[in-house]
Amino acid sequence: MKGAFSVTEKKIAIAIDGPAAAGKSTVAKKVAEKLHYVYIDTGAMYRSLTYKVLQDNIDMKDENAVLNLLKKTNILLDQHFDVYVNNEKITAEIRTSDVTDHVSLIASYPSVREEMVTRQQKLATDRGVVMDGRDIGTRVLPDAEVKVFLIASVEERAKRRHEENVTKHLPSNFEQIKLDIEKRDRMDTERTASPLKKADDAIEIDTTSLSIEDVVNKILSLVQEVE
Ligand SMILES: Nc1ncnc2c1ncn2[C@@H]1O[C@H](COP(=O)(O)OP(=O)(O)OP(=O)(O)O)[C@@H](O)[C@H]1O
Ligand SMILES: Nc1ccn([C@@H]2O[C@H](COP(=O)(O)O)[C@@H](O)[C@H]2O)c(=O)n1
Repeated sequence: MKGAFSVTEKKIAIAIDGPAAAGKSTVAKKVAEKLHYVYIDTGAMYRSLTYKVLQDNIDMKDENAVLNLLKKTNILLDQHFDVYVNNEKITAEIRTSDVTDHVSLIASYPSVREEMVTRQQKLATDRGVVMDGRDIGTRVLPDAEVKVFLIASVEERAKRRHEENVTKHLPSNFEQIKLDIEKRDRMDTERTASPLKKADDAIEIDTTSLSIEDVVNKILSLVQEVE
């Protein structure tokens, strides 16, 4: 039957990493939906902490102050893809340019990453998860049964994000988006603690000329190979 996909008893972990706007969350959500798995957006966790740092006027250059704030901050991702910090719904707030501009600095702190990784690993203990981020295959779930590294040219990624903003009636400038993506990728790749990197055993998928459905189907076929 077209579009059908067998959901077997064996629950696995699927790690999806890659640079900014490569399509990770879009395909991760669809793969999770097809498999009846839980989707965990680890970027939303770093964004939530960044939002709190900005809201509480914490000195973001002070790693200890940021870590202390994280320890007092409960971050919840629900099944509707809503995000809460200490019971405050911040789903939209974590996508603002202010948060996006500062998140890679916050995510560069080794002690912050250690605490986030512990939380993320707890969320994945029952398997049946699709987790996306930058270090899922290399650090958070190194034993994930399926590891994917999504890439696309920076022009294509900026174009997709620009079109998304236009559709949502948000202010948007293609050149600025491209510069922001390049800057974030550089910071995420060059940091010392768990930098953005393809795991040795991850399958790289270049999505530049692929549709969302193509990418989802490629990942589902990798899952079927495990079963
Ligand atoms: N293969 C694809 N073809 C066309 N558009 C795509 C494809 N994959 C994703 N998109 C679109 O590109 C945009 C960025 O995708 P998405 O937000 O999933 O990226 P991301 O990797 O999760 O980004 P970030 O790391 O910044 O959170 C979205 O508008 C999405 O619909
Ligand atoms: N596993 C991860 C996930 C995210 N980050 C940092 O958060 C930023 C925002 O992530 P998005 O996926 O929401 O764009 C990202 O640029 C990284 O700085 C991370 O370090 N590790």
